[in-house]
Amino acid sequence: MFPLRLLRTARRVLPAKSLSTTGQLTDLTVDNEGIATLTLQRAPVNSLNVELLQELTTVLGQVEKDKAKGLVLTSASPSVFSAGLDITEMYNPNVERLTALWTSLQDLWATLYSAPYPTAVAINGHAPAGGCMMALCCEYRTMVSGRYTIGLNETAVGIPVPEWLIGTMCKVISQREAEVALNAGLMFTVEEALKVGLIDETATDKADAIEKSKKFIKRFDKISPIAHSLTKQRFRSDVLQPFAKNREADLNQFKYVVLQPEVQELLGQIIQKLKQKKAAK
Ligand SMILES: CCCCCCCCCCCC/C=C/CC(=O)SCCNC(=O)CCNC(=O)[C@H](O)C(C)(C)COP(=O)(O)OP(=O)(O)OC[C@H]1O[C@@H](n2cnc3c(N)ncnc32)[C@H](O)[C@@H]1OP(=O)(O)O
Repeated sequence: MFPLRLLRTARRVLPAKSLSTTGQLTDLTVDNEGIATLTLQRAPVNSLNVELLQELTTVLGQVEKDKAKGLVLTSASPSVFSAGLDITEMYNPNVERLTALWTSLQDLWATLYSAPYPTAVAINGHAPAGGCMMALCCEYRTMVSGRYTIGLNETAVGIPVPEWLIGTMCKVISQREAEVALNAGLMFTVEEALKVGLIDETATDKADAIEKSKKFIKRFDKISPIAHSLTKQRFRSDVLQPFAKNREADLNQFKYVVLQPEVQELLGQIIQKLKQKKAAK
């Protein structure tokens, strides 16, 4: 059984910045209403390596411990929310590091998806794969309008989508839309994402996205933290509980898939394409 994570006492309203911490790869600030903003800042594209994944999970633990009113997740990049898992961590990998990568991703997903406080994301740029995964974990998604894309393109990089991530997606958009998109690794434009319900609203810029995210968090001002956190976890328990039982098998499948020669070849081609794209800029 997935352990329930309840906020047992009222959330505190802390003075501005009292919880603020700046890690190497993230920045956490808290406003004077007690809402935490966690900013990804691993340049250039917030790709998720072991260190960023672990730092994110640690900071989320801090947000919970300090009883912030809620969390807004965003990025310091002007055009990318997160490029997903760091592809260089999966290409010709050291197996110990690959294990750490996947277990750290599992920890982050489980911590964010079951967070006992309200969560919202201000998606201020592209959000492929692991970037979309983090957004899907939040309770409310606002995305800045522009020529950005969001979606789970794992199959396009040779990785089958695990059940817990399919389940996370199917809680947000219809199973039909999810199946069509995930089987083919399709990415959505901002307008398409809004139409299928992958995002809840659009924003003119990052400041607007953060403001809309905070407005969502404030909806819970008069809701008991225990009522909120228990109801949220009941909605999500059918995804969280099987995940908790199958973590080891999920890890072994991931390593097996990533180490297949054809997946390695595909990852090598993607790294090459990204390099060529940069050179052509
Ligand atoms: C049976 C069950 C099996 C279990 C296993 C299942 C596993 C499922 C996984 C589910 C969990 C979630 C995890 C998913 C896996 C992934 O996340 S894979 C990563 C997929 N990501 C992508 O495909 C994105 C690739 N990047 C881009 O498309 C673009 O970079 C961008 C649109 C994000 C941004 O474009 P732009 O702003 O033009 O920047 P670029 O010039 O392209 O890049 C700048 C710079 O960053 C490097 N980079 C980009 N993306 C990544 C990345 N993901 N990892 C590492 N590095 C990246 C790029 O190479 C450039 O580097 P240099 O400046 O040239 O050094």
